[in-house]
Amino acid sequence: MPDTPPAARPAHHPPPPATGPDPLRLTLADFAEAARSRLEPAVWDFFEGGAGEERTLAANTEAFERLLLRPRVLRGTAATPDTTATVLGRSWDAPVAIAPLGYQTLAHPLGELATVQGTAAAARIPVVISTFAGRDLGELATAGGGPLWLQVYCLRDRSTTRRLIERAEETGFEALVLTVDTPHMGRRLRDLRNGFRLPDGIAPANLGGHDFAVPAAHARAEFAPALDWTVVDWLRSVSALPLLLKGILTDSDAVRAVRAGADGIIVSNHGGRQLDGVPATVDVLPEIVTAVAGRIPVLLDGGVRRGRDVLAALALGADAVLVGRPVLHGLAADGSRGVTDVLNILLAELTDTMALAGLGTLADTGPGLVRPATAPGTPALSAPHR
Ligand SMILES: Cc1cc2nc3c(=O)[nH]c(=O)nc-3n(C[C@H](O)[C@H](O)[C@H](O)COP(=O)(O)O)c2cc1C
Ligand SMILES: O=C(O)C(=O)c1ccccc1
Repeated sequence: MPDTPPAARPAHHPPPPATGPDPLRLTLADFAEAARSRLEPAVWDFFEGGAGEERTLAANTEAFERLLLRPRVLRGTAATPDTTATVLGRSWDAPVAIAPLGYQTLAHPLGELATVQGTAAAARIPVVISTFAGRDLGELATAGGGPLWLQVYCLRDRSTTRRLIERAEETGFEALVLTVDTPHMGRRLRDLRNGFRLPDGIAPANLGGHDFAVPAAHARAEFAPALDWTVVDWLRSVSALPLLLKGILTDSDAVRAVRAGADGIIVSNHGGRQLDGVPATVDVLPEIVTAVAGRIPVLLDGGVRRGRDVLAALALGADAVLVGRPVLHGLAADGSRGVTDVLNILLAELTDTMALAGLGTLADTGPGLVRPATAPGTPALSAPHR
């Protein structure tokens, strides 16, 4: 049959418009694959890798696999569920923010600029810009995106740290995120084996000063190594912006954060890149939520890859989640358009899950939505075949 086109589409599936998302990229995993084929292997390893044996990295996604949903039926749920969330007094289109990811210019020349614009094209949700962003804060602030937050690595040189924060405040950033799990970088064996160095032209755009080709060497040289809780007071003296602490993993530190005056915490193990052997974030979330008892918002990152992961984290008490690597995948695959597509997929999965689980709004989520991971006989869903 030489005249038959090889992959004719059935008539009831019209081809997507040329401007729509790539029909072959239906999941965040599809974007990961696309990114992998485009990136230098050592850059891919830098993005994907974790510390040590990567047990924590694997645990983050595996923990979400174990959380099975308990849908409700006949609840008169609207066809289009409402994903709006309120965090720190602001309304977000969805309970999702973009995690701070250093050196996004490694994934795409436009780096954070494409992330900010690509995010805004999908939803009004915050983008957290890393201390190690590859693009200028002022440029990002005027890029026409949504709310921007600044992630802060407190440096030995407090005046540089202070100037970075002041610049963010002047250009309209809305919150600060102090990363507290990184006195230095974890032992990332992939990077050590690859001898990973930043390519020429990849440098932090907002720090001035020295450039280091090896990120871990930069951290060793310039991160403040012996921070204690008084850093919260110092940040308060520098800026009036709301302050979140990122990298809390225990109930006692969560309570300390509340007492220290943090406006929010992010339950995070840095995507498995810092201390290998700590639990998956979603596994420690319930005890932290109990300890915080609603006094400040509790956000979570690590392993969020599907709409149902967002919902499961909210059911276990998170106010919102952040996504990290999938944003780099979208960026590497297709620049700002790829970021938009990744977020649109995640948000479409979120509304689909809400509708099918009988949730009209996020207020309808609660512990009853998930089977506890510890329930006897709870089977893990096996990893999908790729
Ligand atoms: C390539 C890369 C760079 C990162 N850079 C930073 C950073 O500069 N500051 C920070 O606080 N966290 C950083 N993180 C951690 C993320 O903010 C986040 O905690 C983690 O990636 C979330 O997990 P996920 O990637 O599984 O979604 C980085 C993570 C990756 C993968
Ligand atoms: O924080 C990280 O995990 C990280 O990889 C990073 C990247 C660039 C600068 C600083 C940290």
